[in-house]
Formats: sequence, structure tokens, C-alpha cells
Amino acid sequence: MTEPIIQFKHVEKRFNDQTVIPDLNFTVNKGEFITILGSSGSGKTTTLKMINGLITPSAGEILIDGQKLRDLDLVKLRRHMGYVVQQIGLFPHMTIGQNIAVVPKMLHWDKKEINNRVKELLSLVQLNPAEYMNRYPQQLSGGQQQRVGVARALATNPPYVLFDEPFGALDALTRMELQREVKKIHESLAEKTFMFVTHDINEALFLGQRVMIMHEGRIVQFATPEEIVRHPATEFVEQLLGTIRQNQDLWRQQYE
Ligand SMILES: Nc1ncnc2c1ncn2[C@@H]1O[C@H](COP(=O)(O)OP(=O)(O)OP(=O)(O)O)[C@@H](O)[C@H]1O
Repeated sequence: MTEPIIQFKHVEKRFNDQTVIPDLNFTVNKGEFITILGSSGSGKTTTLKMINGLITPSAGEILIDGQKLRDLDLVKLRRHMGYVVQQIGLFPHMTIGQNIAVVPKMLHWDKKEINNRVKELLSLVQLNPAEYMNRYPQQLSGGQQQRVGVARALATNPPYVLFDEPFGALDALTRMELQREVKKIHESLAEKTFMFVTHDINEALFLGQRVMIMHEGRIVQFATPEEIVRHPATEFVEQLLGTIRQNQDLWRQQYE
């Protein structure tokens, strides 16, 4: 059964006198993996940050699990929302284990529980706990650091995880590997809602059970990857799909 978990109702966002999001309406259901795709400046990050309260809407209503976001305690809300960004910001003077344990510690989990959780999460993101727990962030590759970022976001078992271009700076192969991992993690953790911002159409279509395509602050299509590929709703969506073909053509021309 579908259960609405994040709802935007006539949400508007203005920065100074510039309206970047005029009227946003959508519903995400519990357990969905949603990707948000769009060109630069289309409002993807603004939308994501309105979900965890880092940005406040200028008008309209956001409901989280049926409750008005503006009535919620934002500190508590954020503890229920994992957040993974491109510059993951691991604390350089803390070990990987300590980095993952920051929020559980704040919540006064006991030492043994934290230790077990750190090991469990490192295994989940395919990093051997014995090898990585006591290393420092600078002793890890960019891809490994992003894995730690994903582990840290999942530390307190939040029902929602928000991703903002987390793999944007990684090389293509590492990126693909991490996309597969994140997809597997979503499948293995029942009922977690993932919202994932990207400007890479391949990533959006591969990861999203539904893909929200944004253009100039509006949703131009919000549908399954199959529906988008079969029936692009606008010329902009067609152009996006066209970039996949163009890349393939470029590649072929070069080597034929
Ligand atoms: N704090 C701010 N003050 C003023 N304008 C802002 C602010 N944050 C975002 N904007 C503007 O809002 C619009 C949407 O920005 P947003 O970061 O949401 O886009 P995006 O789709 O995530 O882009 P990108 O893919 O480049 O990160 C842009 O025109 C941006 O300049």
C-alpha cells in the first residue's frame, strides 16, 4: 500500500526578489527511491534542503509523515534524515569509526552499541571494519570517503536519507560501483525513503524508482524511468534523453 511520507503543497521559494521555485507540488511514498534530475540552477538542491529544513519555503506547506514541517523540531527532524553531500566533510582529526559515531554519541548510545553499529555500517558499505575503522579520512580514497559518508548518514537508522550529488566528483568507474551499492542498500533496508539529487541522467534513470525532472523551478515530469524513456513529457525531457544518444554517437564516431 502506498503511504505518503513527504508532501509539497504549493511550495514557493524566493531568494530576495527572485522566485526560484514558483509552485511545487508532489508526493513521495514511504520506501521510495526518488531521483531529482535537472539542469544547473533548476532548484534541485533548494528542494532537497527544504525537506530537512535547511531552507524555509516562502509560501506553501511541506508535510513530513503527515505533520507540518514548520511545526516540527528541526534538530529532531534532521536526526531522522540522513544527509549525504559531495563535500562530505568528515572530521579530519577523527578516525572513520569516530566520524560515523558522531550522532549516536550525541544521542548517548552506549559504547558497545556504537561499536557494533559502526562495524555493521562499514560492512554494509563494503569497507572491512578491521581495516578501516581506525584510519583517518585522509588515508582513504575519494570513493572510500563517500562510502563513509553513506555509512554516517545511516548511523541512527533514519527513515529518510537525502543525497545531494554525492558522487559528482568521483571517476566514472568508482561512481558506477557506488551507484550499485546505494541501490543494493536501499533494497536491503526495508521502507527507507531515499531522495537523490543528480544532474546525470544515467544515474537518475538507474537509481530512481521514480524520477523527478525539474526545469526552472518546476517539475516537468515525475514518473518511472520506463515512462520517461517511452513518453518524455516535454521537449526539455527529450533533450535530456537525447544527450545519452549523443554521447553514444560521439563514442562510436571516434572509434569506427
Ligand atoms: N541562498 C541563496 N541565495 C540566493 N539565491 C539562491 C540561493 N540558493 C540558491 N539560489 C538560487 O536558486 C536557484 C536554484 O538553485 P539550486 O541550488 O536549488 O539549483 P540546483 O538545481 O541544485 O543547481 P546545481 O545542479 O547547479 O547545484 C539558482 O538560480 C540559485 O542561484
